Order: sequence, then structure tokens, then C-alpha cells
Amino acid sequence: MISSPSAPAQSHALAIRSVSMSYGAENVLNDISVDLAPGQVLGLLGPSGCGKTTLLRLISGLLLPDAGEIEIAGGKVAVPEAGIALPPEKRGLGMVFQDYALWPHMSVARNVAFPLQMKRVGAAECKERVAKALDRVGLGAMAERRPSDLSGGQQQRVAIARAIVAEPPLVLFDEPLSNLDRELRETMVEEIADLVAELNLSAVYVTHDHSEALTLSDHVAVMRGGRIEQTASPHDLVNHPATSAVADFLRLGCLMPVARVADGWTIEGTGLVLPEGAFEGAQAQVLLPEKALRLGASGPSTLKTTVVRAQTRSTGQALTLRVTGTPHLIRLSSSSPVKAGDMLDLSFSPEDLRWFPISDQPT
Ligand SMILES: Nc1ncnc2c1ncn2[C@@H]1O[C@H](COP(=O)(O)OP(=O)(O)OP(=O)(O)O)[C@@H](O)[C@H]1O
Repeated sequence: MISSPSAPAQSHALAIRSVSMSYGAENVLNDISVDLAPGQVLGLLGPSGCGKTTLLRLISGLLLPDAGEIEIAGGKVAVPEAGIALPPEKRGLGMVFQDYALWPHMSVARNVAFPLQMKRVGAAECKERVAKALDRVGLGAMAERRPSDLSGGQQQRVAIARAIVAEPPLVLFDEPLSNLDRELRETMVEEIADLVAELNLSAVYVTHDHSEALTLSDHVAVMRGGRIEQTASPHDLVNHPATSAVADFLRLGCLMPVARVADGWTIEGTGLVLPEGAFEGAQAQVLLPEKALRLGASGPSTLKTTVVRAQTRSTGQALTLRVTGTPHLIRLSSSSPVKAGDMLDLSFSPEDLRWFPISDQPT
């Protein structure tokens, strides 16, 4: 039996349980589980090839999982074991793609009206709702234009208006800003954040850009090699990365191997001794979070570094420093002028370090 995604009991906008999926012999998603509460945004973040798009296609119904269960707004939409496989058009989702996917021969208004026409909404109500959706994205005056007469950013706003016009239970964003230049991306990420908050939308937002994911999401699932490495709020991800791969992907700071010595641990190659870490074994790795580092030798622990690059930015200088005695690079902002070749001391408090097993290597 197939259940409707608009069933009444809605404890989740989206629930994914132990979903796996292969392309032929290649297993691309492994035991994925995700819960999304109504009115929340889940960011799916990860490097190219980690399985983000495949997971989004499973949610949309363009692909079916090999195992597991997907529920949207309280209704089961894909359960292979029970023969449940709701097609995309029956899932009632709003979708925004990287390439806008607008119909070039239709006006902006007709593009936006399409989901309402599919639901057989009457002409007068349709006109009103299209006008409202276009106003929300700032395109009220452009209803009669063709998509080709709009800029990339405006075309993506049309696609967003189309995705929200039917007030779907879930909106899927698939790297919607990657075709836009950086300045426009920064503006539009704020606009989308405002829109989802204002309309209390439930959404899944796929991106490989961590600042987009952290800005927009209530929770972020960081994917790696077909698995979810960690799901957490942006604050917890940044402050408590579960693995070194998450820390590395989010570029939270410098990861360095440490080895046990008689009186504690030492950062290999530096001679710097750290107090006891809460770790078994002879080896581990530590994350030196960028935000825990201070220029100068004032802190409890000090590393010697050499400036490899000093690049001017509007906010000061972006420094790349090599930790003396190691190949490890630290990136840091500074307001005091320095140049390549300068030697700098960097201070930190050992309690700000994050410890990970040595086996947990980022790839
Ligand atoms: N149609 C397909 N047939 C075979 N393998 C595929 C197919 N589509 C994707 N893959 C493989 O599945 C894995 C996951 O791909 P997917 O597109 O989901 O990753 P992604 O995280 O979205 O990457 P990107 O950010 O580059 O879009 C990759 O190894 C990819 O090569």
C-alpha cells in the first residue's frame, strides 16, 4: 500500500532510516539515517562524490533505495521491503536545482504557476499565489518576462518562487547557488535563510560550501564516502567536530600528530610537550582550532612558525604559517603587517585542542 506524504501525524518533515543504495556493484550510500523536524533546515555537506546528490534523489523519488525507509511529512514514500515507491510527482516536494531548470518558452509567471496547475488550483487563486510568491523573491515586476531575459540570480529566484508556491511539506535545494558569482551567492544565501524562516519551511539543502551550510541550516549532516560522519547544529559542528575528517573538511584549524612521551604528549617535530590528553595508546592527533591561536608567546603553550604567505585582504592579512620542524600549515588572519619568511610565535591553551585517534585520518 502507498501512503500519502500529506498524512496528518507529522512529527517529522523527513525521516530517513538505514537507507543504502548502490549503482551496480558500487555502494554509494551506507546506512544513512536522518530526522528533520517541521520548520527546520538540514544541510547536507560533503566533498564531491560523497553521495549528497544521490541522497537528495532518493528523497525526491528520482531514485529508489536498495534498503531502508524514507518518510516525508508522516507518510512513507520509499520502503523497498514493503514495495512502497511513491513517484516524484506524488511526493509534493518543492525543488531548486543548480541549473534553475526553468521552462524557457514559458513566462516567469507560468513557470511559477506550474505546481499549482498540477494540483488543479483555480485560475484566480493561482494568479494570486503566483503574484505573492514572486513578490516574496522580489520579482513581482517581472512576471511576464521570459527566463532568458533575466540574470542568473533572478532566474534562481524564479525557481525558488516555483518551489515554494504550493507550500510543499519539504523543499529540496541541490547546490542552488553554485552557478552564481561569490558576491551574489553571499546575498542569496541570506535571502534564502530569511525566506525559509519567514515561511517556516522544512528544507534539505545540499552543498559542498560549508559557509552556506552553516549559515542556512538548523542541523548539518557532514557526509564522507557514502556515510554520515556527523549530524549536529552549526555551533556544535564547529566547536565539537566528532572526527578529524569533519574538522578537516570544515577547515577548523591545523591537524597534527602527537606522540606519547614520559611527561605527557609531544606535537611531533616541534619538541612542544602537552599535558596528558584523555587518550589511550602511544599516538593520537590534535586539532589546533584557528580561533584558539594567538600571535605572540603569551599563552601557556607556544609553537614556532615561519610565514609562508601573507596576502592582503580587506580585513587585514591572511597568513599561511609553517610550524617549525613539521610540514603542517596554519592559516590565520592578522591585523599587524608581516611578510613571507618572518618567524612568528603562536600561543594557545592546551584545553582548546581537540583530540582524535590517529586511525581517524581525513582523506
Ligand atoms: N548514475 C550513476 N552511475 C554510477 N555511479 C554514479 C552515478 N551517479 C553517481 N555515481 C557515483 O556515486 C557516488 C556519489 O555521487 P553523488 O553525485 O551522489 O555525489 P555528490 O556528493 O553529490 O558529488 P558532487 O558534489 O560532485 O555532485 C560517486 O562516486 C559517483 O561517481
